[in-house]
Amino acid sequence: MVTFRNITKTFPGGTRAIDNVSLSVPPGQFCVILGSSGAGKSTLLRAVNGLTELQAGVDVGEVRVGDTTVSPRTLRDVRRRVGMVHQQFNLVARLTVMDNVLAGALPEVSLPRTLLRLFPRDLRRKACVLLAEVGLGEEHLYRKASKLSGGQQQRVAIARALMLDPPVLLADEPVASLDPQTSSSILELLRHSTRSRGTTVLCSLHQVDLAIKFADRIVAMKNGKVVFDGPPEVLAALGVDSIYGGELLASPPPAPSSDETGGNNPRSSALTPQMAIP
Ligand SMILES: Nc1ncnc2c1ncn2[C@@H]1O[C@H](COP(=O)(O)OP(=O)(O)OP(=O)(O)O)[C@@H](O)[C@H]1O
Repeated sequence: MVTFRNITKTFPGGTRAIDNVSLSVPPGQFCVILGSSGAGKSTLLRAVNGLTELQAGVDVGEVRVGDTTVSPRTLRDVRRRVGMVHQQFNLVARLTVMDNVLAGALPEVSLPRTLLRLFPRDLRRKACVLLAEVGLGEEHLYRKASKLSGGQQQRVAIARALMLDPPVLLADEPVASLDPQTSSSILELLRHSTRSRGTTVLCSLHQVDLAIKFADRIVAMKNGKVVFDGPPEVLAALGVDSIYGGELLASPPPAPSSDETGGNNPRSSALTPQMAIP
């Protein structure tokens, strides 16, 4: 479903963020891109929906979504088929939960209808179904996004990303600002999407324990290169040290409170120091 062929991405200034990466991610796979800060995870994910541009004459390689090569010419079509959820949720704070989810269908709705918020009934119904699926009932529909906890906001962001039934979902550090329990429930939701809808999910994480628990496949990156590609049980058996050496063992600051009941936590405490990639 998603193919990276010999991708090398160099940013202005000379940072080589991706160094000759080739991967093929089949339909319905929950593929975790694992790595420390600066490993190249986001750059790789963002190449799928064109947020990372491969510049002719500088960068090398090809990304394909299905049969389509990602390029400025195909970007509109590609973005309809590739949903995305972000670390900071990226909701519109002043809008309701319902309107945020409906915003996921904007490419299908005319401008006048969008301006007047006249979304067709079938889209409204779909938004409700998706919200129920991510665990947000009717009592949440007309709450402002700014009033939700971080975990609830990420649930809304997932529902929004699924509005157009994209075959591919990118999740860029979706649990980095959530507490451990909420992180697990969000990753469970993403995995559920691969099982119930056949969505191909590419999810960047730096928590080894969560990657091992939820992924079908782990692609570990270091300095822009793939240093491991295989099933979680193989990584668990090898031990993450065998891949990253001793350089990865600092834990981020602890999260101050449980996220499903409180506000946004600045950082996850999901990691045991032995399992953390900083
Ligand atoms: N727009 C940019 N301009 C220049 N350098 C960039 C840009 N975006 C990323 N980089 C560099 O590319 C490298 C890979 O960054 P990237 O964000 O892909 O890493 P990451 O693994 O996602 O890290 P993190 O977990 O911190 O988000 C880093 O060295 C980063 O500083």
